[in-house]
Amino acid sequence: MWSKGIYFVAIDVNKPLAEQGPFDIVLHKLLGEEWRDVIEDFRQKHPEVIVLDPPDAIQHLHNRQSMLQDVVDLNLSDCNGKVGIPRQLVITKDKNPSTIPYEVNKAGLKLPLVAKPLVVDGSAKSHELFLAYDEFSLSELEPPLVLQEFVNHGGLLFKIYIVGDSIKVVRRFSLPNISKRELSKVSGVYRFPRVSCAAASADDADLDPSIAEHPPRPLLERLAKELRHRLGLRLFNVDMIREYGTKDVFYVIDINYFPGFGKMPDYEHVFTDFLLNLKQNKCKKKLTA
Ligand SMILES: Nc1ncnc2c1ncn2[C@@H]1O[C@H](COP(=O)(O)OP(=O)(O)OP(=O)(O)O)[C@@H](O)[C@H]1O
Ligand SMILES: O=P(O)(O)O[C@H]1[C@H](O)[C@@H](O)[C@H](OP(=O)(O)O)[C@@H](OP(=O)(O)O)[C@H]1O
Ligand SMILES: [Mg+2]
Ligand SMILES: [Mg+2]
Repeated sequence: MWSKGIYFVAIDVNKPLAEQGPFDIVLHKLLGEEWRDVIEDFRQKHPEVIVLDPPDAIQHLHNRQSMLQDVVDLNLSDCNGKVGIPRQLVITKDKNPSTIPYEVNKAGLKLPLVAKPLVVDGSAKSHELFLAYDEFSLSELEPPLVLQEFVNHGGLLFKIYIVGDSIKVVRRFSLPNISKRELSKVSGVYRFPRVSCAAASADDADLDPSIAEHPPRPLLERLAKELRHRLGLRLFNVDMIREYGTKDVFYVIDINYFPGFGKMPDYEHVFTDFLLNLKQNKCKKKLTA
Protein backbone atom coordinates (compact mmCIF):
# COMPACT_ATOMS: atom_id res chain seq x y z
CA MET A 1 0.00 0.00 0.00
CA TRP A 2 2.82 2.43 0.83
CA SER A 3 3.96 2.29 -2.81
CA LYS A 4 0.64 3.97 -3.60
CA GLY A 5 1.19 6.61 -0.93
CA ILE A 6 -1.02 4.89 1.65
CA TYR A 7 0.44 4.70 5.16
CA PHE A 8 -1.37 2.96 8.02
CA VAL A 9 -0.80 4.41 11.49
CA ALA A 10 -2.17 2.50 14.48
CA ILE A 11 -4.42 4.67 16.66
CA ASP A 12 -3.55 4.70 20.36
CA VAL A 13 -7.00 4.59 22.01
CA ASN A 14 -5.41 5.81 25.27
CA LYS A 15 -4.34 9.08 23.70
CA PRO A 16 -6.56 11.91 22.37
CA LEU A 17 -7.25 11.23 18.69
CA ALA A 18 -6.63 14.87 17.82
CA GLU A 19 -3.04 14.60 19.07
CA GLN A 20 -2.38 11.75 16.64
CA GLY A 21 -2.25 11.99 12.85
CA PRO A 22 -2.91 14.11 10.79
CA PHE A 23 -5.20 11.57 9.12
CA ASP A 24 -6.93 11.49 5.75
CA ILE A 25 -9.06 8.52 6.86
CA VAL A 26 -9.86 7.01 10.26
CA LEU A 27 -10.67 3.30 9.83
CA HIS A 28 -12.09 1.59 12.95
CA LYS A 29 -14.15 -1.32 14.24
CA LEU A 30 -14.26 -0.51 17.95
CA LEU A 31 -17.53 -0.61 19.86
CA GLY A 32 -19.01 1.10 22.89
CA GLU A 33 -20.38 4.49 23.90
CA GLU A 34 -16.99 5.90 24.98
CA TRP A 35 -15.34 5.22 21.62
CA ARG A 36 -18.42 6.48 19.80
CA ASP A 37 -18.15 9.80 21.69
CA VAL A 38 -14.43 10.05 20.86
CA ILE A 39 -15.11 9.53 17.14
CA GLU A 40 -18.14 11.85 17.03
CA ASP A 41 -16.18 14.62 18.79
CA PHE A 42 -13.29 14.10 16.35
CA ARG A 43 -15.68 14.24 13.36
CA GLN A 44 -17.08 17.57 14.55
CA LYS A 45 -13.60 19.07 14.91
CA HIS A 46 -12.17 17.45 11.76
CA PRO A 47 -14.89 17.33 9.07
CA GLU A 48 -12.10 17.00 6.49
CA VAL A 49 -11.22 13.50 7.79
CA ILE A 50 -13.18 10.55 6.37
CA VAL A 51 -14.41 8.25 9.16
CA LEU A 52 -14.89 4.65 8.00
CA ASP A 53 -17.60 4.23 9.07
CA PRO A 54 -19.80 6.51 11.20
CA PRO A 55 -20.39 4.81 14.61
CA ASP A 56 -24.17 5.24 14.56
CA ALA A 57 -24.36 3.46 11.19
CA ILE A 58 -22.18 0.63 12.55
CA GLN A 59 -24.35 0.39 15.68
CA HIS A 60 -27.36 -0.34 13.42
CA LEU A 61 -25.78 -3.72 12.57
CA HIS A 62 -25.24 -4.66 16.21
CA ASN A 63 -28.88 -5.62 16.64
CA ARG A 64 -30.21 -8.50 14.54
CA GLN A 65 -33.59 -6.79 14.18
CA SER A 66 -32.43 -3.33 13.03
CA MET A 67 -29.69 -5.05 10.97
CA LEU A 68 -32.23 -6.53 8.54
CA GLN A 69 -34.89 -3.81 8.65
CA ASP A 70 -33.46 -2.02 5.61
CA VAL A 71 -33.76 -5.24 3.59
CA VAL A 72 -37.42 -5.61 4.53
CA ASP A 73 -38.14 -2.21 2.96
CA LEU A 74 -36.32 -3.00 -0.31
CA ASN A 75 -38.27 -3.50 -3.52
CA LEU A 76 -35.96 -5.24 -5.96
CA SER A 77 -38.67 -7.06 -7.93
CA ASP A 78 -37.42 -5.72 -11.29
CA CYS A 79 -33.88 -7.00 -10.77
CA ASN A 80 -33.91 -10.64 -11.90
CA GLY A 81 -35.03 -11.92 -8.53
CA LYS A 82 -36.63 -11.33 -5.18
CA VAL A 83 -34.77 -10.47 -1.95
CA GLY A 84 -36.37 -10.60 1.49
CA ILE A 85 -35.60 -11.76 5.00
CA PRO A 86 -36.90 -14.89 6.75
CA ARG A 87 -39.91 -14.36 8.99
CA GLN A 88 -38.57 -13.58 12.45
CA LEU A 89 -39.66 -12.73 15.99
CA VAL A 90 -37.72 -10.75 18.59
CA ILE A 91 -37.86 -12.05 22.18
CA THR A 92 -36.84 -9.11 24.37
CA LYS A 93 -34.74 -9.40 27.53
CA ASP A 94 -37.71 -8.80 29.82
CA LYS A 95 -39.64 -11.77 28.40
CA ASN A 96 -39.89 -14.88 30.57
CA PRO A 97 -38.43 -17.75 28.47
CA SER A 98 -41.45 -19.90 29.43
CA THR A 99 -43.62 -17.58 27.30
CA ILE A 100 -41.55 -18.16 24.12
CA PRO A 101 -43.60 -21.16 22.86
CA TYR A 102 -46.79 -19.10 23.19
CA GLU A 103 -45.21 -16.10 21.42
CA VAL A 104 -43.96 -18.32 18.56
CA ASN A 105 -47.41 -19.84 18.13
CA LYS A 106 -49.08 -16.44 18.27
CA ALA A 107 -46.70 -15.10 15.59
CA GLY A 108 -47.38 -18.17 13.41
CA LEU A 109 -43.66 -18.88 12.86
CA LYS A 110 -42.97 -22.17 11.10
CA LEU A 111 -40.49 -24.68 12.56
CA PRO A 112 -37.59 -25.27 12.45
CA LEU A 113 -36.29 -21.97 13.77
CA VAL A 114 -32.81 -20.51 14.10
CA ALA A 115 -32.33 -18.78 17.46
CA LYS A 116 -29.73 -16.00 17.44
CA PRO A 117 -28.57 -13.60 20.17
CA LEU A 118 -30.29 -10.27 19.45
CA VAL A 119 -27.12 -8.28 20.18
CA VAL A 120 -24.07 -8.65 17.88
CA ASP A 121 -21.01 -7.26 19.66
CA GLY A 122 -18.10 -9.29 18.30
CA SER A 123 -18.14 -11.60 21.33
CA ALA A 124 -18.21 -15.38 20.86
CA LYS A 125 -21.56 -15.33 22.69
CA SER A 126 -23.10 -13.17 19.96
CA HIS A 127 -22.35 -15.99 17.50
CA GLU A 128 -23.94 -18.73 19.65
CA LEU A 129 -26.77 -19.99 17.43
CA PHE A 130 -29.29 -22.74 17.99
CA LEU A 131 -31.55 -24.80 15.74
CA ALA A 132 -34.97 -25.38 17.31
CA TYR A 133 -37.05 -28.35 16.07
CA ASP A 134 -39.97 -27.72 18.44
CA GLU A 135 -41.25 -24.56 20.11
CA PHE A 136 -41.44 -25.99 23.66
CA SER A 137 -37.66 -26.46 23.86
CA LEU A 138 -37.26 -22.75 23.03
CA SER A 139 -38.01 -22.01 26.71
CA GLU A 140 -34.51 -23.39 27.43
CA LEU A 141 -32.98 -20.37 25.61
CA GLU A 142 -31.93 -17.04 27.11
CA PRO A 143 -33.51 -13.81 25.77
CA PRO A 144 -32.85 -11.34 24.21
CA LEU A 145 -33.08 -13.41 21.05
CA VAL A 146 -34.24 -13.26 17.49
CA LEU A 147 -36.04 -16.39 16.24
CA GLN A 148 -35.81 -16.72 12.46
CA GLU A 149 -37.62 -19.30 10.31
CA PHE A 150 -35.08 -21.76 8.89
CA VAL A 151 -35.10 -21.51 5.07
CA ASN A 152 -33.90 -24.60 3.16
CA HIS A 153 -31.13 -23.46 0.83
CA GLY A 154 -29.28 -26.58 -0.30
CA GLY A 155 -26.47 -26.22 2.24
CA LEU A 156 -24.84 -23.30 0.44
CA LEU A 157 -24.60 -19.62 1.35
CA PHE A 158 -23.39 -16.60 -0.61
CA LYS A 159 -21.20 -14.12 1.23
CA ILE A 160 -21.37 -10.80 -0.60
CA TYR A 161 -18.44 -8.56 0.35
CA ILE A 162 -18.97 -4.82 -0.16
CA VAL A 163 -15.97 -2.46 -0.20
CA GLY A 164 -17.27 0.90 -1.44
CA ASP A 165 -18.55 0.22 -4.99
CA SER A 166 -16.83 -3.17 -5.20
CA ILE A 167 -18.91 -6.37 -4.87
CA LYS A 168 -17.26 -9.78 -4.46
CA VAL A 169 -19.27 -12.98 -3.94
CA VAL A 170 -17.90 -16.16 -2.35
CA ARG A 171 -19.70 -19.45 -1.74
CA ARG A 172 -19.60 -21.01 1.72
CA PHE A 173 -20.98 -24.33 2.97
CA SER A 174 -23.97 -23.87 5.22
CA LEU A 175 -26.56 -25.89 7.13
CA PRO A 176 -28.17 -28.70 5.08
CA ASN A 177 -31.87 -28.76 4.24
CA ILE A 178 -34.19 -30.01 6.98
CA SER A 179 -36.89 -32.33 5.60
CA LYS A 180 -40.42 -32.51 6.95
CA ARG A 181 -39.65 -36.13 7.92
CA GLU A 182 -36.62 -35.08 9.98
CA LEU A 183 -38.65 -32.30 11.57
CA SER A 184 -41.35 -34.78 12.60
CA LYS A 185 -38.82 -37.14 14.19
CA VAL A 186 -36.52 -34.67 15.97
CA SER A 187 -37.27 -32.37 18.92
CA GLY A 188 -35.20 -30.01 21.06
CA VAL A 189 -32.78 -27.11 20.49
CA TYR A 190 -29.25 -27.76 19.30
CA ARG A 191 -26.35 -25.31 19.31
CA PHE A 192 -24.41 -25.38 16.05
CA PRO A 193 -20.89 -24.12 15.22
CA ARG A 194 -19.95 -21.32 12.81
CA VAL A 195 -20.72 -23.50 9.81
CA SER A 196 -20.14 -20.82 7.14
CA CYS A 197 -16.79 -19.48 8.36
CA ALA A 198 -13.82 -18.94 6.01
CA ALA A 199 -12.73 -22.58 6.27
CA ALA A 200 -16.10 -23.62 4.83
CA SER A 201 -15.31 -22.26 1.36
CA ALA A 202 -17.38 -23.98 -1.34
CA ASP A 203 -15.92 -22.00 -4.25
CA ASP A 204 -14.14 -25.01 -5.71
CA ALA A 205 -16.80 -27.58 -4.82
CA ASP A 206 -18.65 -29.46 -7.56
CA LEU A 207 -22.23 -28.50 -6.71
CA ASP A 208 -25.64 -28.58 -8.36
CA PRO A 209 -25.74 -25.33 -10.41
CA SER A 210 -29.34 -24.68 -9.38
CA ILE A 211 -28.01 -24.35 -5.84
CA ALA A 212 -24.55 -22.92 -6.47
CA GLU A 213 -25.17 -20.45 -9.29
CA HIS A 214 -24.33 -16.95 -8.06
CA PRO A 215 -27.25 -14.53 -7.65
CA PRO A 216 -27.78 -12.42 -10.82
CA ARG A 217 -25.30 -9.53 -11.06
CA PRO A 218 -28.01 -6.84 -11.59
CA LEU A 219 -29.65 -8.02 -8.35
CA LEU A 220 -26.34 -7.83 -6.48
CA GLU A 221 -25.55 -4.37 -7.89
CA ARG A 222 -28.94 -3.00 -6.85
CA LEU A 223 -28.85 -4.70 -3.42
CA ALA A 224 -25.36 -3.31 -2.74
CA LYS A 225 -26.35 0.21 -3.90
CA GLU A 226 -29.51 0.23 -1.78
CA LEU A 227 -27.79 -1.13 1.32
CA ARG A 228 -24.80 1.23 1.06
CA HIS A 229 -27.25 4.10 0.93
CA ARG A 230 -29.72 2.90 3.56
CA LEU A 231 -27.11 1.59 6.01
CA GLY A 232 -24.73 4.53 5.41
CA LEU A 233 -21.84 2.05 5.36
CA ARG A 234 -19.04 1.31 2.90
CA LEU A 235 -17.46 -1.77 4.46
CA PHE A 236 -19.70 -4.78 5.18
CA ASN A 237 -20.75 -8.21 3.97
CA VAL A 238 -24.18 -9.73 3.41
CA ASP A 239 -25.03 -13.41 3.98
CA MET A 240 -27.63 -14.38 1.39
CA ILE A 241 -29.26 -17.77 0.70
CA ARG A 242 -31.32 -18.99 -2.29
CA GLU A 243 -34.55 -20.69 -1.28
CA TYR A 244 -34.11 -24.37 -2.22
CA GLY A 245 -36.04 -25.31 -5.34
CA THR A 246 -36.31 -21.72 -6.62
CA LYS A 247 -34.14 -19.94 -9.20
CA ASP A 248 -34.23 -16.42 -7.86
CA VAL A 249 -35.87 -16.20 -4.44
CA PHE A 250 -33.21 -14.99 -2.01
CA TYR A 251 -33.12 -14.23 1.70
CA VAL A 252 -30.65 -12.00 3.51
CA ILE A 253 -29.99 -13.62 6.90
CA ASP A 254 -27.07 -11.61 8.28
CA ILE A 255 -25.10 -8.43 7.65
CA ASN A 256 -21.64 -7.94 9.17
CA TYR A 257 -19.71 -4.73 9.58
CA PHE A 258 -16.07 -4.69 8.41
CA PRO A 259 -15.74 -8.52 8.27
CA GLY A 260 -12.56 -10.42 7.53
CA PHE A 261 -11.91 -8.92 4.09
CA GLY A 262 -8.58 -10.74 4.01
CA LYS A 263 -10.55 -13.80 2.83
CA MET A 264 -12.06 -11.90 -0.08
CA PRO A 265 -10.64 -12.59 -3.57
CA ASP A 266 -8.31 -9.82 -4.82
CA TYR A 267 -8.53 -8.15 -1.40
CA GLU A 268 -5.33 -6.09 -1.70
CA HIS A 269 -6.28 -4.41 -5.01
CA VAL A 270 -9.89 -3.85 -4.00
CA PHE A 271 -8.99 -2.21 -0.70
CA THR A 272 -6.13 -0.12 -2.15
CA ASP A 273 -8.32 1.20 -4.98
CA PHE A 274 -11.11 1.93 -2.51
CA LEU A 275 -8.88 4.03 -0.24
CA LEU A 276 -7.28 5.87 -3.19
CA ASN A 277 -10.71 6.67 -4.67
CA LEU A 278 -11.88 8.01 -1.32
CA LYS A 279 -8.92 10.38 -1.19
CA GLN A 280 -9.28 11.42 -4.85
CA ASN A 281 -13.01 12.11 -4.49
CA LYS A 282 -12.27 14.21 -1.41
CA CYS A 283 -9.71 16.27 -3.39
CA LYS A 284 -12.18 16.70 -6.29
CA LYS A 285 -14.87 17.95 -3.88
CA LYS A 286 -12.40 20.44 -2.40
CA LEU A 287 -11.49 21.76 -5.91
CA THR A 288 -15.12 22.21 -6.95
CA ALA A 289 -16.17 23.70 -3.60
N1 LIG B 1 -32.82 -18.27 8.62
C1 LIG B 1 -31.87 -19.15 8.30
N2 LIG B 1 -32.15 -20.20 7.48
C2 LIG B 1 -31.21 -21.12 7.15
N3 LIG B 1 -29.94 -21.09 7.63
C3 LIG B 1 -29.62 -20.08 8.45
C4 LIG B 1 -30.53 -19.06 8.82
N4 LIG B 1 -29.90 -18.18 9.65
C5 LIG B 1 -28.64 -18.64 9.80
N5 LIG B 1 -28.46 -19.77 9.08
C6 LIG B 1 -27.22 -20.56 9.02
O1 LIG B 1 -26.45 -20.24 10.19
C7 LIG B 1 -25.22 -19.58 9.84
C8 LIG B 1 -24.92 -18.48 10.83
O2 LIG B 1 -26.00 -17.54 10.83
P1 LIG B 1 -25.61 -15.99 10.90
O3 LIG B 1 -24.75 -15.67 9.73
O4 LIG B 1 -26.86 -15.23 11.08
O5 LIG B 1 -24.76 -15.97 12.26
P2 LIG B 1 -23.53 -15.01 12.64
O6 LIG B 1 -23.11 -15.38 14.00
O7 LIG B 1 -23.89 -13.60 12.38
O8 LIG B 1 -22.41 -15.50 11.61
P3 LIG B 1 -21.17 -14.65 10.95
O9 LIG B 1 -19.95 -15.36 11.37
O10 LIG B 1 -21.46 -14.72 9.49
O11 LIG B 1 -21.31 -13.25 11.49
C9 LIG B 1 -25.47 -19.05 8.45
O12 LIG B 1 -24.22 -18.91 7.76
C10 LIG B 1 -26.32 -20.17 7.85
O13 LIG B 1 -25.49 -21.27 7.53
O1 LIG C 1 -15.38 -10.75 14.71
P1 LIG C 1 -16.81 -10.23 14.60
O2 LIG C 1 -16.97 -8.74 14.95
O3 LIG C 1 -17.78 -11.12 15.30
O4 LIG C 1 -17.18 -10.27 13.08
C1 LIG C 1 -17.03 -11.47 12.34
C2 LIG C 1 -18.13 -11.48 11.33
O5 LIG C 1 -19.37 -11.59 12.01
C3 LIG C 1 -18.00 -12.64 10.38
O6 LIG C 1 -19.03 -12.55 9.42
C4 LIG C 1 -16.66 -12.56 9.69
O7 LIG C 1 -16.49 -13.71 8.89
P2 LIG C 1 -16.82 -13.65 7.31
O8 LIG C 1 -15.87 -12.63 6.69
O9 LIG C 1 -16.62 -15.07 6.88
O10 LIG C 1 -18.27 -13.18 7.20
C5 LIG C 1 -15.55 -12.57 10.70
O11 LIG C 1 -14.37 -12.41 9.93
P3 LIG C 1 -13.03 -13.06 10.53
O12 LIG C 1 -13.43 -14.43 10.98
O13 LIG C 1 -12.09 -13.07 9.35
O14 LIG C 1 -12.65 -12.15 11.63
C6 LIG C 1 -15.65 -11.45 11.70
O15 LIG C 1 -15.48 -10.22 11.01
MG1 LIG D 1 -23.34 -14.75 8.90
MG1 LIG E 1 -22.94 -12.08 11.48
